[in-house]
Amino acid sequence: WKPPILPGPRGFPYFGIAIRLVGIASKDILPLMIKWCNEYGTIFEFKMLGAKYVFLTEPELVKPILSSSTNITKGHFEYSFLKLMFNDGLIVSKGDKWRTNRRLLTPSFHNKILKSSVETVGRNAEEFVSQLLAFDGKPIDIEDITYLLAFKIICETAMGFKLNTEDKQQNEFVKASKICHDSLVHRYLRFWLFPDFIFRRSDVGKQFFKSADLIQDVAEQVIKNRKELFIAEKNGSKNKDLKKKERNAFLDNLFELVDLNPALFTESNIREEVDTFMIAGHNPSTSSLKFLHFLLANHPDVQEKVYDEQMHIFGDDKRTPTSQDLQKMTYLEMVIKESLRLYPSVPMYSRLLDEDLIIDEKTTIPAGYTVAVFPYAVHRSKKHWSNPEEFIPERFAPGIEIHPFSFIPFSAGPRNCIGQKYAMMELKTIMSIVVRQCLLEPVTTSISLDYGITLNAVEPIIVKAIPRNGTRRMISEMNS
Ligand code: HEM
Repeated sequence: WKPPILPGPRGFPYFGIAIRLVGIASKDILPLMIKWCNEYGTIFEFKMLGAKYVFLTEPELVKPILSSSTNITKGHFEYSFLKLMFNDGLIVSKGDKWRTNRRLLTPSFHNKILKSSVETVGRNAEEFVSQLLAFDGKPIDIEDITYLLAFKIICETAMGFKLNTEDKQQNEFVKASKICHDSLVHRYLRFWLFPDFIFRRSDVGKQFFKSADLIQDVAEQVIKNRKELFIAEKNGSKNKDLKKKERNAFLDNLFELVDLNPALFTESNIREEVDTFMIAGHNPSTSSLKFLHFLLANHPDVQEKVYDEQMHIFGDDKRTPTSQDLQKMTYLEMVIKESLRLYPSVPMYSRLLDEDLIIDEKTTIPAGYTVAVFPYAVHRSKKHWSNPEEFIPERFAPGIEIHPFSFIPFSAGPRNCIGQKYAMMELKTIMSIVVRQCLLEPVTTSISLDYGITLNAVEPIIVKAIPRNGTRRMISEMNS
């Protein structure tokens, strides 16, 4: 009942702005937030269903919260809903549980593991490019095929499970994962679905839980099989089939963690973390892949520069990239970063303050508030980026200094994305293979943005993929 400490949109007692959001479409959320930024400034406040939110939209303002090692509890409703998908895994857990698991899981993302995933990503990307080229230059809606690509990759690298979409149950598994994501976005926009007991009885809720059960069944089966392998290997089995299997999936590391730290990491932690990595590991990557295709198709000059760099590294060699090749892809990395700046896959993340947060000498946000970071606005700050709406990969050229909190697609500080190196490896590997083999041409030339757990385009992103066969486009051709 305390008065607000900052300017911002006001609403009804208790409900706050929730009533104003009734009937709003996900595509209208981003414009509404931008309108609020313009109206109320770079830091503003609102209430929603008894919870108090402060929104931060400039690099200097987000630094105190993202660099805090004490205010690490995730935000209010946003994350309690996510628990239905992630259980109490790394994305949502808090306090000592998060600290312990983050420390234990970090080595799983070290270079050795990343190196062993490059081959898996490359093989799946080759298949993806064959699918693109099979369209024979006709328009391709890339929504489903990019989703399937990212999903297949995470199934294989996280669980050691090669997804076969010809198999009915496995195909249902892919669909179920998409339904879970979409049902949660639906719930965010309808405050009357916030209470669990109502959501469970709603049609969307029923669909969500049916899909979640299916995912559980498949994941449990995979964990069971993989555990048998782990035990057999540990007991020195001489079975040839077992030896053939490579045990380098993320899941195998988890069995080792249980083995080495039984008091700290248990079998139930395995479930939570597998769920977490399966979901966190493909939704943002799909979003980035779609925007990368859109941007490259619409910026032929940039696409040619990426191609030139690839030719410089590979020449006529058709091999999939190795981790040494990836290190040489400086320009492609600049392009990926610029794409994530314009279209941050995770458009908002937040913390529930356990203690007061000092933003600057004038502003302290009291404990109990949820502080939301809005990378979309941070990435388009006029103070930190010139021509922020334009796609200019050169702003990320080596040697150019940027404010460390002006580019935060992977968040920053102690709770940053544990998978960011993996994600970069994945995106570089895929785009290296796409650009070497295909010339991407635009069909969709402008998009509006759909706000969800991950950022998407409202319109389908449609491109054409023409076989490259070593051809280069002339600059004059691009200008015309
Ligand atoms: C382009 C791809 C990706 C983007 C843009 C991205 C972005 C993010 C962001 C913004 C956060 C912080 C969320 C928050 O504070 O609530 C985060 C956390 C996380 N991400 Fe990613 N992510 C990507 C890919 C991945 C991949 C491939 C994995 C796993 C293989 C992954 C696993 C995680 C996990 C487990 C966390 C929670 C970390 C913690 O709280 O300690 N992410 N990611």
